[in-house]
Amino acid sequence: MKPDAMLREVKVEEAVGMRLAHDLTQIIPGQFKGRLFKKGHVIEESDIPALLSIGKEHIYVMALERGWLHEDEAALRMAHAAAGSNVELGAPHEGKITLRSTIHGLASVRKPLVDAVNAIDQIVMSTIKTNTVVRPGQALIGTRVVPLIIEDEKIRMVEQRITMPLVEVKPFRPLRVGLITTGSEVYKGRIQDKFGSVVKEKVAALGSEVIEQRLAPDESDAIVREIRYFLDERKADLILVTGGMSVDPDDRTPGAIKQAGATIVSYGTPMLPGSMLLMGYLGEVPIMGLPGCVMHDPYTSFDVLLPRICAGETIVREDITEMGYGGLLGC
Ligand SMILES: Nc1nc2c(c(=O)[nH]1)N[C@H]1C(S)=C(S)[C@@H](COP(=O)(O)OP(=O)(O)OC[C@H]3O[C@@H](n4cnc5c(N)ncnc54)[C@H](O)[C@@H]3O)O[C@H]1N2
Ligand code: MOO
Repeated sequence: MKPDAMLREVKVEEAVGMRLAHDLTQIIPGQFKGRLFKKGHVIEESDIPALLSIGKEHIYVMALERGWLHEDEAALRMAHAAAGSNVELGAPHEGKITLRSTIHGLASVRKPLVDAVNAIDQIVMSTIKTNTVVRPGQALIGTRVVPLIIEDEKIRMVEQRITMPLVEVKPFRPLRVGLITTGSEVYKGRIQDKFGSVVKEKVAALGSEVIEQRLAPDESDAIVREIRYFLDERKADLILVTGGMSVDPDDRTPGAIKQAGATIVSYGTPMLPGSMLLMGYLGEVPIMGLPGCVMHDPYTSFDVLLPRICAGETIVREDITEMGYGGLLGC
C-alpha cells in the first residue's frame, strides 16, 4: 500500500465536519509562525476563509493502513525511546515532540546513538551538545519524522538502535569546596584578591559552596599544608587552588599538588582559555589547579569540568583530550 492511498484529498469547501489529518502552519514573515489548526480539528464553515488564506484549497483526511504510523505517533515513540532520567515529553506540535529537562543539572547526550538514529532515512533527532548545564524546562531534544505517515518498521528500527536513553539530566550534588589562593602578591597584601569572588559565584551557581578561602604564598610547603588542611580537617569534597599555574619560577601550584600526593589526570588542557589547568585526584577527592585566566575569562576549561564534577562524574584523561576539538574560544 502506498502512503498516498491512505490520505484522501478533499476540497476545503467540501470538508466541513471532517477531521484534519495533521497540524496546519501559518507563516506571516516578521509576525507569526505557528499552528493555525491542530491535527484532529473538525472543520467548520467559518474556517474556510482562513484555510484558503494560507493556501490550502484541499486538506487531507486520513485512513491509516496496518503497518503505517501518523507523524505524531512516530514522534511519540521516538521521544519515549530517547528520554532518560529527569526528562519530560511535550505534546506533539506540527509533528514534532520536544524533550525538556525537569531539573537544573548536567545534560548527558549519547552522540554515537544519536548518530545511529539520524543515519536512518526520514528520521530527525536533533539534540543539544552533551555536557551542557540545563535549567528546568530547557529543551534537550526535538524529534520528528519527515513525511506525514511512515512505516512502522522504520520506527521499530529507531527503537532498536536506542539501546540506552539518548539523553538524561544528572542532578548536581552539593559539594563542600575548599579554595586556596596562591600568590605572594595577594598573600602579602600588595594586591587585592580577585579570584575568590569569581570562583565562589561559579561554585554557587551549581548548588555547591566554598566553605573557606585560604591564602598561601608562592611556596610549595605552604600550599601543601593548605591542601592537607582542607583534605584532613575540613573533609572538603573538592579542592581548588588558584594561580601560579604557568612557567615562572614562582609558579609553585602544579608541583605542590603533586607533592601533596595527588594522582595527576592531566596538567594542561587543550582548550583556550584554560590551557594551564590541572586536574587530579587525592584519593577520591578531585583537586584542580586554576590558571589566572579563570579569574577574568567568563568561559574556560574550568567551566567545562566543574559541572561534570558537581554532577558526580570522574574525569579521566580521555575527557581532557576531547576538550581540544572545538575548544578554541579565544585568548
Ligand atoms: N611564557 C609563558 N607565559 C605564559 C604561559 C605559558 O605557558 N608560557 N601561560 C599563560 C597562561 S595560559 C596563563 S592563564 C597565565 C597565568 O597563569 P598563572 O596561573 O601562572 O597566573 P599567575 O602568574 O599566578 O598570575 C597572573 C596574573 O594574575 C594576577 N593574579 C593571580 N592571582 C590573583 C588573585 N588571586 N587576585 C588578583 N590577581 C591575581 C597576578 O598578580 C598576575 O598579574 O600565564 C600565561 N603566560
Ligand atoms: O590557562 Mo591560560 O588560560 O590558557 O590563559
